Amino acid sequence: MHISVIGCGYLGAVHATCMAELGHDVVGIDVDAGKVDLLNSGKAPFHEPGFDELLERQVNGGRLRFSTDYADARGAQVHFIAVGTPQSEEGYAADMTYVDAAVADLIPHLLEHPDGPTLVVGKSTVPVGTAARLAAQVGGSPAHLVWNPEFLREGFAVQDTLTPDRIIYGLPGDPDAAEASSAVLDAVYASMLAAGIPRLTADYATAELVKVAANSFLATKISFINAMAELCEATGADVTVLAEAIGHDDRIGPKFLRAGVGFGGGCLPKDIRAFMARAGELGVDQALTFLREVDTINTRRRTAAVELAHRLLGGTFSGKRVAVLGAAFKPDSDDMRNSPALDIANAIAGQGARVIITDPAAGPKLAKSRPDMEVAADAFEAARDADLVLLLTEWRQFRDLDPAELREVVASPQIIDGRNVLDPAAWRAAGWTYHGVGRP
Ligand SMILES: NC(=O)c1ccc[n+]([C@@H]2O[C@H](COP(=O)([O-])OP(=O)(O)OC[C@H]3O[C@@H](n4cnc5c(N)ncnc54)[C@H](O)[C@@H]3O)[C@@H](O)[C@H]2O)c1
Ligand SMILES: O=c1ccn([C@@H]2O[C@H](COP(=O)(O)OP(=O)(O)O[C@H]3O[C@H](CO)[C@@H](O)[C@H](O)[C@H]3O)[C@@H](O)[C@H]2O)c(=O)[nH]1
Repeated sequence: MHISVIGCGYLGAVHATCMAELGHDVVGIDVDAGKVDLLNSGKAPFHEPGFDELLERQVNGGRLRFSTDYADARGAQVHFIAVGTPQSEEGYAADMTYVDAAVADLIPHLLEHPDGPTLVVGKSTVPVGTAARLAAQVGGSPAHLVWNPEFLREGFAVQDTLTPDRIIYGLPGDPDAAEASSAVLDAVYASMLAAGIPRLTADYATAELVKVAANSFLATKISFINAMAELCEATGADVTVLAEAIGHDDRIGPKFLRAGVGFGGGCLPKDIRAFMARAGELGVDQALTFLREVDTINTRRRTAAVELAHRLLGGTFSGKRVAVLGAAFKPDSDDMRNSPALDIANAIAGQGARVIITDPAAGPKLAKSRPDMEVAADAFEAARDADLVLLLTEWRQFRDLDPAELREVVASPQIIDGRNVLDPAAWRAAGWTYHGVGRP
């Protein structure tokens, strides 16, 4: 099948490449000419495990190409919308200008297709009600609109795209249009469906809500365990044991209960905020006031880390050298959007410390985008003569650090383990003052 993917960022580039992997003929459209050139040369514009090989193979194999020209999407039967929906400058609501521009620019290129209806398929995360609004806009063209939200995690993007936990279609209200649209998407995902991936159908609003509900639940789980970490800190209890113990209950489950400096990235923080903003517009803001608390607990983990660092440095940052291990919002990604690590590093530097930061994947990007920051090649270079080390993104390179070796290079052996990934006993035995999150 001939497919277009509009917007080739973390989501769109991986989706386009995986669609080619499924055997489709794919064109990716993006307004960023530099990104398009890179992708056309088979090079990933971001760090994502397993993506480079797939991209190179599909571009060289001729089933995948990228363009800045919407006219190249003409003739495709399915057009996926994967442009960004960041938090708006003014408040919590999602900035819909990219989605609106993409749909408006795509409409003139939507053509009748001999094999069934042409589809515009939304994958971006949007405020509930967007699909109905866009369907009215697309209505004058030969295409139907479907909402098919994406649940991939960065760091596992390829695997999550090809073997998702579920697929959901938000379908048009007209039964004939719904049935025909559903059949076309089934053909797109045929091999995945044949492998038994659950596929649900719903109306537009439900499909849109499934996405933000899932992210809200995940964010709530993280803030819940971080709230428990605060209780553990006040009582001398250990949140890692608490999480393991409650996680044995099937109804709770062990995942997403890692206490630390909290959630960041281009999704959870802005999605819960956009959800609250949308609930306000719908007159049901009270339903989501708990998300405000989820957000507050999350932000508090960042300020708590800065305050702890301040205390450990004797109440002043000035003249101190601080090593920060991690800049990306999570390991196996170079994404620094709303990164707790970067946020904490900025706050400490802003209060007068000399901060040296390192990140295996985000480091080079950071050095380019933030010439004001000192970026080191690795943990040892960052930690040289440091008065304090903070581990804020749990890369394997940092988890595997030898405490005795690292101790050799620092000025003062004290570490904040903002992700609870180090063995406190081993670090203490090597002479370090160790501080985790919610651990005695
Ligand atoms: N990153 C993820 O893990 C992930 C997972 C699921 C859902 N999402 C959602 O997917 C959407 C995209 O997220 P992302 O992380 O890929 O963002 P991103 O910023 O990495 O990518 C967006 C891309 O869209 C391009 N773009 C902007 N306007 C355009 C236009 N008018 N026409 C064509 N291209 C345009 C940008 O140049 C950019 O390359 C968001 O709604 C996000 O919430 C992201
Ligand atoms: O127990 C945990 C788990 C995660 N995190 C943090 O939470 C953030 C988000 O992690 P994760 O959800 O793994 O990363 P994303 O790639 O942002 O993926 C989320 O956001 C995507 C975009 O909407 C969705 O598609 C995914 O399903 C959803 O997991 C990161 O900062 C993690 O460090 C914790 O602090 N504790």
